[in-house]
Amino acid sequence: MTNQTKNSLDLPPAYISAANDLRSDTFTTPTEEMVKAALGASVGDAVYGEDVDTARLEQTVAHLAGKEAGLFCVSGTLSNQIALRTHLYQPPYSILCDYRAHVYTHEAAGLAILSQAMVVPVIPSNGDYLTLEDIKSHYIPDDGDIHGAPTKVISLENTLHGIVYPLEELVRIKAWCMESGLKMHCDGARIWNAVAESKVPLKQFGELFDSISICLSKSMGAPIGSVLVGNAKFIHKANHFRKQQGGGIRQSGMMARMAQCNIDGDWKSKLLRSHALAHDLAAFCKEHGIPLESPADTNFVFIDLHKAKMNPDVLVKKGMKYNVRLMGGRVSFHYQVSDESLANVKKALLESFEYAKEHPFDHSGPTQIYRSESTEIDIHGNAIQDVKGYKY
Ligand SMILES: Cc1ncc(COP(=O)(O)O)c(C=O)c1O
Ligand SMILES: C[C@@H](O)[C@H](N)C(=O)O
Repeated sequence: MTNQTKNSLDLPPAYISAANDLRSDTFTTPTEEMVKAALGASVGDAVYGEDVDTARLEQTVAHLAGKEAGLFCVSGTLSNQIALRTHLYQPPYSILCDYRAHVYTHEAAGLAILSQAMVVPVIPSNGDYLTLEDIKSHYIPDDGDIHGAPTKVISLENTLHGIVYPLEELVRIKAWCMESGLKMHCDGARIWNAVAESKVPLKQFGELFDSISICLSKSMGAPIGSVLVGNAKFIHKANHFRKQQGGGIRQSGMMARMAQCNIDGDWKSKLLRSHALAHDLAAFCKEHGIPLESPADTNFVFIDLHKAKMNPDVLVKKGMKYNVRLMGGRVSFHYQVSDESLANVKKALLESFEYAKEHPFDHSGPTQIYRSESTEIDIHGNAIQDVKGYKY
């Protein structure tokens, strides 16, 4: 027996609970109910379409969205990327989206690399969501001009920054896209939140889009995944691209069962509670003059750090002081956040806001949508960057 020394592994600290984690609703953790459900899951190979629970999940979500078929993907990023690739045929072409869209800002240039697509990011004239007028004034017509990359897909997000897309605006955009021969994709990472808050059935949103990426791993609390929905021909081709991009999943029944748990349960109440917490914080901010960047329709409160001249790293550090985890100006609520954490984040916010009055922060650097330097923490949970000279 060789005297093998035990390799010292460099592991992150054990993650115990998301009750005080306001960084994102992606931090929701699997429940005992979900794990028990997984124990009874089917064990077929989903690449061959032989897994019962995966098929059940895909058909359940597709039916809820009023679509012919669904495809279980390991992530929202994958389902967005293969959806947009499937809508595209002969380059040069482009995709138009909001300048804050995840498919543009947080999917590692996937559209440029995997789809060879140009992205046209548009700033909404109303500051909240793209209108038909915003789209019409920025889309690239397929008129034979050899200088352009014609727009083929309008990719919208619902919710985006927690904002529920007004149904009537989507109807206007859909009508114009149909006349203009453009496809519509919805990044529905938080479409469940939009449905719960607006009381618009998922099927009604579904009718307005050719494809929707419906995340299970955000506010719905599943450990991984999304279901891409669309017509059968579209999903068949998307499956081709999913396999190409390494997204073929073998025995995915356990994960599917865990996601199915929440869909079969009272998810609306869970989401509406998280929205109530966000609305409470937004009211608190209004009461104390803390500016918001977007209306807090659902589970996110976006603090306007620029207008408040607040340092995001100070906010993160104040969060640590009051035992809430933050990663910048976005305060994210989900069904596992405790009432105590709402009280604590109010303290962190107010102290950061007061600190900024004496120490205004220059936001001249790159805009980090909702992350700050000090959220780049090492695996031991220590912030790699400390706020210069700031001690609370
Ligand atoms: C709006 C939006 N779309 C897509 C995604 C990608 O989802 P995933 O992290 O599962 O790739 C996210 C991230 O959670 C998101 O916030
Ligand atoms: C960081 C981003 O990719 C993730 N979707 C979130 O909202 O937290």
